[in-house]
Amino acid sequence: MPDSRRALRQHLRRQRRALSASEQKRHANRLCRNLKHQLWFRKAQNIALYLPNDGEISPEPLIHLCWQLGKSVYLPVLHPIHHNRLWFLPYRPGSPMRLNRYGISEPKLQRTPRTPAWALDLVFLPLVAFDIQGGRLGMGGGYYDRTFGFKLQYKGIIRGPKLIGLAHNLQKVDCLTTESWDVPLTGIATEEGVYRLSC
Ligand SMILES: Nc1nc2c(c(=O)[nH]1)N(C=O)[C@@H](CNc1ccc(C(=O)N[C@@H](CCC(=O)O)C(=O)O)cc1)CN2
Ligand SMILES: Nc1ncnc2c1ncn2[C@@H]1O[C@H](COP(=O)(O)OP(=O)(O)OP(=O)(O)O)[C@@H](O)[C@H]1O
Repeated sequence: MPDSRRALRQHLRRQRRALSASEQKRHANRLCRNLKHQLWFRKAQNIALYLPNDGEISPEPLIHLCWQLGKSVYLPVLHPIHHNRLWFLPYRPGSPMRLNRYGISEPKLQRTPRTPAWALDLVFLPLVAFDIQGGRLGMGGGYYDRTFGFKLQYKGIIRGPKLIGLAHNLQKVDCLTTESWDVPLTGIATEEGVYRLSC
């Protein structure tokens, strides 16, 4: 990994962690307000989100809105066998949870049926940096790129879910270098607004 990618990651992770609790709350509420009237959000039924970690913008108000609207909410779970891939498990009020190896809360693997990644309608992804061409820099595990790599591999055959990155506006950069495995985002939403790419 080039030093510039590592330095950018460190810098923006520090910046987002430095936001106060009240700024975090304001951003989370504004994010929800910016998304709730989007047609593609209203139409989606099976929606994956995440629980915030390391200063990430919180999708929690959005999760509550999804529950209120009767949508099915899913969270990423580290795949127990396949290297650096994600599973998506249903998340409801009171779902039994455990901490994964990064200390992030995830639904406990039980006999609940898993929803394959291609069957989700909409996935909200965490990220460290984004550009408005659809580039995303994540935490560096390649989890989301591996899990949604089928969108690149079967382009034109399987459309798969819309991938919308969620971030604080301070995570916007001019242009990220892209790698062959990077799955482009369909859109990005921040507390400032929605950057629509190719929805
Ligand atoms: N909220 C949230 N959930 C998520 C992700 C995410 O980015 N955010 N992921 C997105 O892929 C997956 C988890 N990926 C992660 C990868 C690295 C670290 C992390 O903190 N790495 C430490 C080093 C930890 C170690 O190796 O012991 C670090 O970089 O400081 C966290 C999550 C699935 N769930
Ligand atoms: N589809 C893929 N197949 C195989 N290896 C992959 C794939 N996608 C990513 N990788 C590997 O994963 C590593 C991390 O990728 P990258 O830095 O793009 O992760 P990231 O998008 O920042 O992380 P995350 O999605 O977990 O937040 C890279 O070194 C790359 O080799």
